[in-house]
Amino acid sequence: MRLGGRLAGAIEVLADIEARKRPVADALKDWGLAHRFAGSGDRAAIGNIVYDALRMRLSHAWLMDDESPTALAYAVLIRQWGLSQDDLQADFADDRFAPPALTEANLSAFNSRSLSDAPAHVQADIPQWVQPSFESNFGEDWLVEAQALAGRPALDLRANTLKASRDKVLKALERVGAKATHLARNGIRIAAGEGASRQPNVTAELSFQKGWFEVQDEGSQVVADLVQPGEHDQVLDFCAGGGGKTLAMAAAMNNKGQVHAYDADRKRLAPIIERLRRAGTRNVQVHDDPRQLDAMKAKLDCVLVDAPCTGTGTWRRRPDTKWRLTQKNLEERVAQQQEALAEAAAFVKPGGSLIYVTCSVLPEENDAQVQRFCADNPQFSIAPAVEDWSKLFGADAPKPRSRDGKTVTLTPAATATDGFFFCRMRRAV
Ligand SMILES: C[S@@+](CC[C@H](N)C(=O)[O-])C[C@H]1O[C@@H](n2cnc3c(N)ncnc32)[C@H](O)[C@@H]1O
Repeated sequence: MRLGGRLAGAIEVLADIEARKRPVADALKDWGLAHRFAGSGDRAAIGNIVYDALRMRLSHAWLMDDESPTALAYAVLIRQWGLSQDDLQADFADDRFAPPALTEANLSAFNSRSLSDAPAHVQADIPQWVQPSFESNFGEDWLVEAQALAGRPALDLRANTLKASRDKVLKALERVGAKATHLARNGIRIAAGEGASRQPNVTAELSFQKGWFEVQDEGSQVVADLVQPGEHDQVLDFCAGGGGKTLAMAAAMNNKGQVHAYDADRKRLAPIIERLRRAGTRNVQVHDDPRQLDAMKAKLDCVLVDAPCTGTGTWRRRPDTKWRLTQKNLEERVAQQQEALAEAAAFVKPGGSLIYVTCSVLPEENDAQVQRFCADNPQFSIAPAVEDWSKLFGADAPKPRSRDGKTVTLTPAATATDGFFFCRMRRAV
């Protein structure tokens, strides 16, 4: 397919997402099934246009004075991919599959407007109601932080040291441009790429089937590193989900000690079994019934609450969720977080750690939660996780953000990772 056909395909997918309020991945898959002539390069290019359009939906629409899928998709090619309006016009002139040209009104708005005149949340590409939370969390840097969440993310992997060293995985993935990450000790990064470029399907690699690595954002690896479980610790991953952090901690513990993986939702927990098998993990027990945890009350060295959250830190990967998020969703998540923290705290032994993590950058879900929890439960106090940073990642490593000098916030702008919050609370002896 030529660029015109790909652009037309992306416009169809964007229209489908808007009309049926459906996840991007589902809409892209359906488009691929209905257009079997499209090759993998075409589907990747269409996916890139769709994701890029959603990442910068507000600013594209403001500059074009039009929020239609056509205006958004053209804006991607011109603003994000750096193609000139003249080149596009010339290329599409003899391409019968190309979409209709931009209207005169679109062109006149685009060529006369400057984004610096737009409302701040439009420049930031975030919903307006979220702006005060960004301002409160990041102060004068809030705009830069929000804009970085509209960029394209890299593909990050974690070498599974139970089966292969990072160097061994790097060698196996050399031909797809894999490089060591700056922070996470076993992290590997494949750069995001530009324009229509496609990322490799690493899960089809033999080295993946053999369990040498997992797909995991560097931020998620970094928070698992910050947990620093001891080799003989008894750890509970209370919100284990599909097991991303469980697997990372189990490998860091060198298959020793014990990680108990629990999740209130059996369906979310189910994939962990196959992942543990592939990774060669022998120090994990999976629990799908809370009664199985009863005997562990006040006995564990470390309890991790990787809490359900709004996922604002992952907006680069799931930009459609940015526009679906509501105040009510945020309130629901805050209530679920309080519930999970209260339940999980019961398992921490005196002197042990309760660790709270989210993949959100909203202060309501982060600092406010742990402060409220410690105020209500004075046997717990916030320990300075920031002090561990240089020790773990080196003095030259990019620094995280921290509101109080104790908790840690990762962001695309500060640490070139997804957004994550990490707090260690120590239970008094
Ligand atoms: C952010 S996800 C976990 C991701 C996972 N730790 C990983 O690294 O792949 C949050 C999980 O918390 C679970 N959850 C929510 N409330 C819970 C509760 N009260 N008790 C236990 N799990 C809960 C959800 O089912 C969801 O799977």
